[in-house]
Amino acid sequence: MTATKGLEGIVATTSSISSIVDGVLTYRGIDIDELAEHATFEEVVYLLWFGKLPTKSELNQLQQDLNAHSIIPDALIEQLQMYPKDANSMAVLRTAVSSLALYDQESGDMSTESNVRKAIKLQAQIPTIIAAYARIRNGEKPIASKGYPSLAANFLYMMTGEEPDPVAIKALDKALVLHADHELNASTFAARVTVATLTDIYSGITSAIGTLKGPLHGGANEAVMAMLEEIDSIDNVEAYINNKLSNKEKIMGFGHRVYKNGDPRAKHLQAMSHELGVMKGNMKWYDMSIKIEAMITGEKGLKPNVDFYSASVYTALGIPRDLFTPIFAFSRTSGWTAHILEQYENNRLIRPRAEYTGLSNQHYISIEDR
Ligand SMILES: CC(=O)SCCNC(=O)CCNC(=O)[C@H](O)C(C)(C)COP(=O)(O)OP(=O)(O)OC[C@H]1O[C@@H](n2cnc3c(N)ncnc32)[C@H](O)[C@@H]1OP(=O)(O)O
Ligand SMILES: O=C([O-])CC(=O)C(=O)O
Repeated sequence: MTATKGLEGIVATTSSISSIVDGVLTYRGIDIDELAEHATFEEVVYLLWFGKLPTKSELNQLQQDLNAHSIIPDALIEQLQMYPKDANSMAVLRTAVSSLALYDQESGDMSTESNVRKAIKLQAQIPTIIAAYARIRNGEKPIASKGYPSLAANFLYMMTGEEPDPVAIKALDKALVLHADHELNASTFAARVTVATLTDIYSGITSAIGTLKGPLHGGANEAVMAMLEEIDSIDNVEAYINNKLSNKEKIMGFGHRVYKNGDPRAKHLQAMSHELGVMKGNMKWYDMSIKIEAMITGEKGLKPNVDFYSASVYTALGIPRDLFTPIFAFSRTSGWTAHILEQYENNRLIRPRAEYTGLSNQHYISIEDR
């Protein structure tokens, strides 16, 4: 038995949800470029769950269901109020989502109908949790959703309490489309491993959130913004990046396990970062990002991944840095739940082997003799 470090190149499951072939990402066979251009996030959620684009009435029904389930239990709001105001927001989300199971009477029901209902609830409630905590930690009261047909619009409203700007809604919606699913990424794999024991969907999403949090995965978008803030000026980019590279440190937002010639989502986020920068009259983060990209691509041959330009996009939308990864989770809940439903449909316990590299022929030594 020989281990493959990081399971690189190992095909661990079949799936008909999303694919990456020759650098092209598709959801249910539709190129991400087409979806980014034309689809709303709710259409993508339906597509990922049910394998086809919704008709008008199917979309309408999904939007109604999402709105009907967006409220979170009062007991959970009370919990959020008790969390430390400076808690890590992904830790908050992980804990809150785990708690949702306590208040869902059907959390242990393993029928497909119940699991689809729970997927809808999770997709509806996760943005509410993020927005509620964002307000509570600032000493503000959480605000209920306004029942817009778009999760992006409702989220912006619940976060700010203000009528969301159509440009901001469109930009966030597109970011949600771009982050929705990505084949067997680490958090989706974690979700599938978890539910393959036939545990409940809440356990699967809790595992996934904990996995997305890390800086080598979804946590990279916050790390990118932290880096941009630390560099602070385009004049400092060259020295900062050269220093990182000479210390053999990784530059967050670059590189990818699967894409070696560039992440197809990054160009959309770059264009959005540019557009929003022009609109807001602040090109600082975009210009710095472009310079960093030129250096990293020139010197290391590494291309930006989905996390790199999403940092400046979310900043231009006025979203606090520590909500970037929770927003990634808000979007990826659609993909995680689709994969969980697929796993349940054709389940087998996921239990690989390890190549043992430890000592052998050892013996127990009594504590006095150690
Ligand atoms: C949504 C997402 O999860 S997208 C990914 C988000 N993560 C990041 O942006 C973090 C930065 N990037 C990385 O750490 C990596 O590129 C990963 C984790 C995304 C993929 O990594 P892997 O396929 O495991 O590649 P690995 O980490 O082994 O790197 C291979 C080589 O490229 C280098 N490399 C990879 N990414 C970077 C980077 N961002 N900056 C500098 N060097 C890098 C490594 O140092 C290594 O060099 P070496 O062979 O000289 O030791
Ligand atoms: O696929 C991966 O390894 C990481 C990624 O880009 C994603 O989850 O969107």
